[in-house]
Amino acid sequence: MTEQNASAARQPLLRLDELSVQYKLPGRGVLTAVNGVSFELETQQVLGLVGESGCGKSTLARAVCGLEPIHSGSIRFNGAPIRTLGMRTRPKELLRIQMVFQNPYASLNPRRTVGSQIADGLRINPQKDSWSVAGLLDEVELPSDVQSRFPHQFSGGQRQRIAIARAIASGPQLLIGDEPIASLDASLQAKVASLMRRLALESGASMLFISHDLAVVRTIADDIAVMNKGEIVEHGPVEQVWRSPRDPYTQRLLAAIPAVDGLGTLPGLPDAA
Ligand SMILES: Nc1ncnc2c1ncn2[C@@H]1O[C@H](COP(=O)(O)OP(=O)(O)OP(=O)(O)O)[C@@H](O)[C@H]1O
Repeated sequence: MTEQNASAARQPLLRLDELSVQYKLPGRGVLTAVNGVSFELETQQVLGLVGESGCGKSTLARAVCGLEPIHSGSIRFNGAPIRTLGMRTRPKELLRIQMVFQNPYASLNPRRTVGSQIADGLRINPQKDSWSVAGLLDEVELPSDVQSRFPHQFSGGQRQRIAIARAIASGPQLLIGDEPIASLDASLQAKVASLMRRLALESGASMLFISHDLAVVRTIADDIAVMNKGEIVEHGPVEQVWRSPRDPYTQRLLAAIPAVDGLGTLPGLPDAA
């Protein structure tokens, strides 16, 4: 391997450097929704991005997909800078990033059959020969005869499974879940989250999993980044952040979880119950 190739091989899949994203608020100046965020995501890694509503998680995800203009800093995907372009003009490399949203209707077309939407994804998948619509439905635990049905004929949990199958069908290198479990029954949340992790990793992708639910993120992420008011205040391996949170905001998030490991207390914190 040449030195150049070796350095390319070391490149993270995704790299954010001092990323800032702003919104102009008519008559009220500018809101910095993402403020100087830096992190890297390696191939086959799952990063959980947690933080309360309004802290900038979705803005960050949209910027990674090229859907929000970058105010300053940079985003590199496979070493190449991501430029902001509309959904209709997404360059080929951005098709390797797929998103699963909180509301599956945001990614599924209500007027087209489930089978045809998953087949669309397969058409742009470089490994399409080894995949099939029926196989993907099987992976998300739905029978293949659902192919001819429409999204409204399914429950919320089933629709989210279809959205996941559709996202995975295109063979993404990066799967982003933007609160993908927030609208599901509590009993389904952990199941769908771990399904996303399994399918992302089995298909060779990395995952950025956005949620306000630290407890679920703990079960599926390798690393956690905690976001508060547009900034990453803490970032590290899951168990380190969970057991020894350094930042007071992370400590507050953890303390708000009713019981940790069934003990009701958090290491390094007073009684959290
Ligand atoms: N298009 C927009 N124009 C103006 N402000 C916006 C826009 N989108 C988001 N914001 C603001 O930017 C901030 C960050 O919003 P964002 O949706 O990224 O947060 P979030 O952490 O994903 O929250 P939630 O979990 O509720 O979606 C919020 O103050 C929000 O009101």
